[in-house]
Amino acid sequence: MTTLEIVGGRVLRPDMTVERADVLADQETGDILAVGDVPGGDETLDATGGLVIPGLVNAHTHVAMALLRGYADDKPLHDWLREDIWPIEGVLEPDDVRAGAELGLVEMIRSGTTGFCDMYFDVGEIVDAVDRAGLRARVGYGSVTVGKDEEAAREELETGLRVAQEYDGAADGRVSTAFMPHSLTTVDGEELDEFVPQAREAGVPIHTHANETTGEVEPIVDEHDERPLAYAVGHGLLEDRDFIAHGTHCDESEIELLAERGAGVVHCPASNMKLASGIAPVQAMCDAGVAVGIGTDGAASNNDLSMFDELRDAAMVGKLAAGDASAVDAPTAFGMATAGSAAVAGFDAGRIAEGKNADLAVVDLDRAHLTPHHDLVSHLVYAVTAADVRHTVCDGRVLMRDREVLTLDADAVRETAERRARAAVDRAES
Ligand SMILES: CSC[C@H]1O[C@@H](n2cnc3c(O)ncnc32)[C@H](O)[C@@H]1O
Ligand SMILES: [Zn+2]
Repeated sequence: MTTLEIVGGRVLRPDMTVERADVLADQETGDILAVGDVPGGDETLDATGGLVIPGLVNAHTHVAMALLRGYADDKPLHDWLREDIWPIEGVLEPDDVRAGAELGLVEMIRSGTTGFCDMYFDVGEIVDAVDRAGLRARVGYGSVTVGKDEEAAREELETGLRVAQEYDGAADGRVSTAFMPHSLTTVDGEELDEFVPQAREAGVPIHTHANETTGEVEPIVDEHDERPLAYAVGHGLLEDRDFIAHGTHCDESEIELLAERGAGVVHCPASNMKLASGIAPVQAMCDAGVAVGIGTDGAASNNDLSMFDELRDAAMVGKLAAGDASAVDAPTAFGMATAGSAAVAGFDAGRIAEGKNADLAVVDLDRAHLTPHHDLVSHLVYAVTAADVRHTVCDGRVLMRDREVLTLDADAVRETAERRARAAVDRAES
């Protein structure tokens, strides 16, 4: 057994208290062995002046869209996808997806994110990049059938199933999968009826965008005379390991349904604000017992992948939505971005405790903007930024030490991404 010890810092415990402690991780199993006074490890990470926190989990993103950051802004979802994003995605090559994924992964590691859920295409490129970068991920192929003939539509869904089976357990078990029909309006009900049972048979959960905009809710209500999440249940969705992205426009009956069925929701506050999609009723979901995580969505609608920005946005907009400054308080917001997101993603992470995955980050507290130390959970939500992350660890392996990413060549990744992004734009616009 080889071990990693993280010494000299303070540790955020699952009950949101902070104590002076060291952490010992088993690098073979990738688990936390002990928290407290620990024996010396084979490898040491110095956390002096820092706070050891569970790694953040980005429960809904499209990591390769880092390549499209800043390509198209200031439009609502429907126009943004159809006028800008889908046309350029149509000319992306597998190497572009690889370059975008690596760029996004560098940004995640540098902002203390250790796990994420991803929906995209060319998933093999993303899995390879995750394998090399060292993070944990649940991935899937986003099947879109709207506007496609029967054969192409079938191929989309078959690819979704094949990808979910092929990559489950990849990267030494750090990669898991889901079947991912893109949304309730871009895949139709009869298609779900045929393919959802096959996903159940394959034993993978199902992840889809749902209730993101009123423009997605209205056609379902008009055509089927029921709310979208009742419609989803009617087509076999929303079992207990399933999770939806956004859930912006969920009414009370849908919040109840999610809680009853144990399906998760990934709140994406920045994307919802930027695309003016709406404000999700997150406090009401938490009060009803819905499993809620947080995600950035893609970097083209955010425009970054920092979960620190996201959880601050979640707290701020949660208060505004509830008309109550005590809504989505700091422990709730931080819990959603760690244990909440991990539960939604199906990761045994998000808490620093013996037996949990050793997925951690160390935040440097000796900074002017983090002084004084009245309440460190408050700082994590309202004051810490990505640049305050000193070390990042996933599965007991150090991915970033003293802000140097060890698993990917960050400069080369940035250069490749810049070059491939320009070439993709040239192809899309020629
Ligand atoms: C076909 S793979 C996934 C697909 O989703 C697109 N996408 C990015 N952001 C959003 C969003 O907020 N709602 C719906 N779809 C989104 C992405 O561009 C890919 O085409
Ligand atoms: Zn999305």
